[in-house]
Amino acid sequence: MNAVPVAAEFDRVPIIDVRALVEPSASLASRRAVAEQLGAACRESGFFYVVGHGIDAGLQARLEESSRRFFALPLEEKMAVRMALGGPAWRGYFPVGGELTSGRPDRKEGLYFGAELPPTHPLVRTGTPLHGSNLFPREPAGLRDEVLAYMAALTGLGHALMSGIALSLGLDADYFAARYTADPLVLFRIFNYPPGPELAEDGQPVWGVGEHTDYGVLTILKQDDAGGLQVKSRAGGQVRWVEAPPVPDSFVCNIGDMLDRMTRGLYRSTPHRVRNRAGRDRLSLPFFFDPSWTAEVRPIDSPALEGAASDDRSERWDGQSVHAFRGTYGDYLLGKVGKVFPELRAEVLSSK
Ligand SMILES: O=C(O)CCC(=O)C(=O)O
Ligand SMILES: [Fe+2]
Repeated sequence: MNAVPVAAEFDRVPIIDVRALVEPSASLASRRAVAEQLGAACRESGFFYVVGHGIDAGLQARLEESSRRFFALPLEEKMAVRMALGGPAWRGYFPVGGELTSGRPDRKEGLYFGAELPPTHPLVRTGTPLHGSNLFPREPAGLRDEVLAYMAALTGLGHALMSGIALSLGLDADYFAARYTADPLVLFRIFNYPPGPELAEDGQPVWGVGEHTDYGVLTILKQDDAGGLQVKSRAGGQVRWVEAPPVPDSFVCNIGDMLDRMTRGLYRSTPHRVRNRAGRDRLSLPFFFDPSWTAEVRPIDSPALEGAASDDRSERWDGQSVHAFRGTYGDYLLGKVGKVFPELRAEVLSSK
């Protein structure tokens, strides 16, 4: 029987300076040094902060300001770009309670974006879910360009971090780009978590986002200073929730199910959840850097990973094993997103 790798103990999410991965002039030795830290973080917690990432602070500030202005608009103005108008591309606005985790509504509202693709793009022409053009709100006027610039910048950071993760596994720096992410599936969300009661009417806790793992390879999250993100630790077989508090000028990164599958569970996609206890709105901007839609995600063939993995089903939040999954990333994602937005799933399937 294969040994199931047990996530090492962790009580805090490490902070890693990734300058050497984003600066073209950095030496291979300095890249490898960063890669080593990334590898340790991926094995221990699956979560890490990055600093020295080179993403323009002015762009981030403008995007944050525009996002706050959008969420402050009256509901009917926000509903002018509701997701139902985005069709299979799954873009636009959803109101508080409009998204479910494990069947319960999350206490958050949000805007969904993705790569801006023209109607002539082959995947758009065939009505492929999650591909198409964005539904940009008319107000604030700057949001469109800020979102597009931010997605381009974060795509670059995603490539840089994945090169470090490849090095950390003893692979060529372009391992993931060559197989999965040359044309990544990019999903970008802007969430607002309003303050609210801790318990629902049925006495159950209210989560901004309930416990879940992310689906793809890498999530790069910008959070404001409200806090509330928690990461599941299994130190000594005991479940503990470790805070990932705001750290200035950082992004919180975590690995998703597809990297868990590729590494046979050595790099775990760690469950996390959010509860806003700040007494004011919390803004967060997760950017998902994922394999392309048609990629079949397979375990990495490397001696370093022999003997890893694992039936992780009993431990996972959704009771499913990422290692048993067969198919394309698109199949995997569609199955997940359909649970999160049941109405849209019905709509997409009926339009196929
Ligand atoms: O808002 C956050 O801090 C986390 C959001 C998240 O986990 C997700 O969108 O997958
Ligand atoms: Fe997440």
